[in-house]
Amino acid sequence: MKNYKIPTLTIAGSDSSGGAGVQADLKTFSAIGTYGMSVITAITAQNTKGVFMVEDLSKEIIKKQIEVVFDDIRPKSLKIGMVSSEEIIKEIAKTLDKYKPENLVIDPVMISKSGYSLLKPEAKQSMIEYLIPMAYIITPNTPEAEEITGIKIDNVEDMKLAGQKILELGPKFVLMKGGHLDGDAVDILIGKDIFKVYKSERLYRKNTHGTGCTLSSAIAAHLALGYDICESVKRSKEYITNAIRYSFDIGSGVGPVHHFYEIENKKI
Ligand SMILES: Nc1ncnc2c1ncn2[C@@H]1O[C@H](COP(=O)(O)OP(=O)(O)O)[C@@H](O)[C@H]1O
Ligand SMILES: Cc1ncc(COP(=O)(O)O)c(N)n1
Repeated sequence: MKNYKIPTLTIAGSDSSGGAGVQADLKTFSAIGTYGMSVITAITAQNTKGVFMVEDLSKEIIKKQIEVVFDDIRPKSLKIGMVSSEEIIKEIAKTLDKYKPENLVIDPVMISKSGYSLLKPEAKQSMIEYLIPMAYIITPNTPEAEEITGIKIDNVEDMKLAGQKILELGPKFVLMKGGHLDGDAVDILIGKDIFKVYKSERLYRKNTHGTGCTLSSAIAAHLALGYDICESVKRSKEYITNAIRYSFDIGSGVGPVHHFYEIENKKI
């Protein structure tokens, strides 16, 4: 059930072309029916053809954005996307630690679909040490899970193995995304007492810019609305599958997925 007064927060980078990052997150929050808020970590000059420039914001303004949001409108859930440097990661972890946020979804963004590195290689270790242990759920794709665990992932068995290893780093749940493998799009949810497989047919679409951002925001929105973890992942998987199904050509490169807004016929 939608509730436009339920606050949900994204801490992520801005994508000027609107397909990924903060823009995708806010569209997803609105479409699923929560109140979206944003803490911007970096500005990217990006379009459907690639990422052309990135400027990180200062750790001071990132910290301040988090503080003023939490002090006034405490989010029911939040997601973290692009956080590019060790300095920014540590600042976010330290600031969030004061607020002990519930329902923290971490999308460990590393490399954009267009091949641009959005996480500095030397910052990977601080993401593992400071951020991942705080997560309620983390949603790595297979290249990210390989980077985190050192396990080469070629099939669902490898996904399970790597997922278990990530679980040992401290998050409550791990959603291993299988979009980068061949065949059906299989995601696996792993927790201490949970093992669930979410499968959809593979859709052969060119326009998949922002799929990971959209899925993690959808999970955050559903958690904020009060669904449990399995139901949140199930509904979010349905959301991203439809969003990919109806993704569209805009610009000349890899276009965005489609967000669905219900038109409410309310009297005003
Ligand atoms: N071609 C596809 N058809 C259907 N679902 C897909 C496809 N590609 C990715 N997905 C789904 O989209 C979500 C994002 O997955 P993935 O592409 O693995 O992550 P990322 O966008 O972070 O690289 C997952 O739920 C995955 O199963
Ligand atoms: C600001 C920002 N955050 C995340 C992504 C990853 O999205 P994708 O993997 O679809 O390029 C991106 N391209 N830009």
